[in-house]
Amino acid sequence: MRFVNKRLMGLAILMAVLLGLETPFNAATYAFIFTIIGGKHLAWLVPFVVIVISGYLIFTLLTYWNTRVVNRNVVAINQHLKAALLRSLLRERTVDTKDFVATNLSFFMNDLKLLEDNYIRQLFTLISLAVASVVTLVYSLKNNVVLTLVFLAFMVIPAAVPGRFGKQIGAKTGIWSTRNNHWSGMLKDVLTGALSIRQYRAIRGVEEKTNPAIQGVEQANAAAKNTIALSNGVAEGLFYLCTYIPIGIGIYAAVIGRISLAQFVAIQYSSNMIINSARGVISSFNTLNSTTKIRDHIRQTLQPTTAPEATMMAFNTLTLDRVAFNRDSTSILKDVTLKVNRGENILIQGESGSGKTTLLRLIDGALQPASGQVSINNQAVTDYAGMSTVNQTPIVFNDSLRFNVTLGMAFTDEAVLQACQRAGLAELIEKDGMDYQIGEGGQNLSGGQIKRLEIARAILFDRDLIFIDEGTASLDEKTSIAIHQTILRLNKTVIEVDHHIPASVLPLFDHVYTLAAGELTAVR
Ligand SMILES: Nc1ncnc2c1ncn2[C@@H]1O[C@H](COP(=O)(O)OP(=O)(O)OP(=O)(O)O)[C@@H](O)[C@H]1O
Repeated sequence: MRFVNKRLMGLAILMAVLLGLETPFNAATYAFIFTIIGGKHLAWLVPFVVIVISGYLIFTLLTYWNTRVVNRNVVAINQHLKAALLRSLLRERTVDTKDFVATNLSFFMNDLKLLEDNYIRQLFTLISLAVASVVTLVYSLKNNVVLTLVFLAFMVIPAAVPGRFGKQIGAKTGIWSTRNNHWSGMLKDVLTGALSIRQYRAIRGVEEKTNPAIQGVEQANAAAKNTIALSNGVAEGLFYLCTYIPIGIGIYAAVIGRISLAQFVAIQYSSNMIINSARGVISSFNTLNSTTKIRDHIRQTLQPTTAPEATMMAFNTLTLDRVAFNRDSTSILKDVTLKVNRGENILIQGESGSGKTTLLRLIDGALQPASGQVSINNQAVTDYAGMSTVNQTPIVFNDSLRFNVTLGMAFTDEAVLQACQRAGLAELIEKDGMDYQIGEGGQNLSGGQIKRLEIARAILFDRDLIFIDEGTASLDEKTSIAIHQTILRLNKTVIEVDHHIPASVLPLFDHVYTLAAGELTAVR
């Protein structure tokens, strides 16, 4: 509800009230036909036809405007909802968030579309139906209270149907959503690896994986729709059953002269419309139920974080005091103790899988130690915002050089230029400018330039503590040396983890450690 624009919602309700007049107008039209024929009032015929045609033209126009108003509401709700969800996801992201990209991509592309169709738009349908029912009810009660109540009493039975099927529909849609997430992740992997699949002529092999996933999604989708259809079918059957009993009572009342024929037609028509509206309401509830899991997920995602915002402060010391970390029952780090002072360049070497990245994640607060303590300036690491990482896999965006350095934040051109120059990108900027598009995954840049771009980002954001996680492993030795010379001479505090560093770079580090069997040993 917090994403609803009150003014637009008010407009939608007003449209619903105006459109709600259509049913009484229909009923009055039919009742009047019987009055004209019964009383042979030929003189009324032409004005009657003109009024009816004009009335229907107005309602057609109103229907069109109503759709436009609903669409404007949907735009406003979607816009705010998606922005808030993305904001929460970006805030809550940690290295250990499971299947972060695939799950959320699928949620945004599939689940939120389902939410729009089956919840947001349905809510407007519900409003229209409810308002139309009330307006029609008032009109019908005006004609005859008792008979109207008889008609309505028979609506109660089918109205119980959606509650009966609600859970089942929610569960089936939940299965669809889970399978869709799984399929989205798989599709992303397969498309990323398309070149290798083609080179190895392995399309058939991959299809053995993808076909069951596609089938699973489609079957789950059909199963959810089947359950909705069953619920709607049961409700519809009951409605027919319950409609003709009051009609019989109405016919009896007209025959014995308790009501006129025109009154009977008006009540029967109005009640029919109310019943139809109620059927629509039940069908809408069934559709709404199919989004229960999605709405729960949104509520969870939007829950405000209790963690205090980290603050920028000058870095002085990093201390790891007897830090241990396990993954499941396997010990990755045991009793690691380390002290890093401002301005020091630290290298931690170790074989693949020895726990180097894990150690960095403990330092940046993304992982929590099983025992021991990690602190920066004698405070919890999560309170400190001055860290950045040069990654093995570059974190770059398919956008301009400027955006990749500033991440969209407000910096002067001069500051961006200076950061790029210090990071060794002066030549690139001179040649291509700051609006140069770097392409998907930075494909329009060399590997070395991508690293420099990450370094420029750290300089521009004034990060004191820089981590390099195998940041130069994919580069040739000459480029690796050049990058190291740039970063290690920035006068920042640098902690690099790598299993192979060019020998000529080693003297640039103040301290070198090795990590093996979960233990950190000082080499120099
Ligand atoms: N998310 C995870 N879930 C389970 N195990 C993990 C996870 N991440 C890492 N590991 C395991 O923890 C151990 C340490 O991994 P880590 O990535 O820290 O090593 P590393 O020294 O950085 O390796 P590399 O040099 O190959 O990057 C490895 O055995 C790895 O398989």
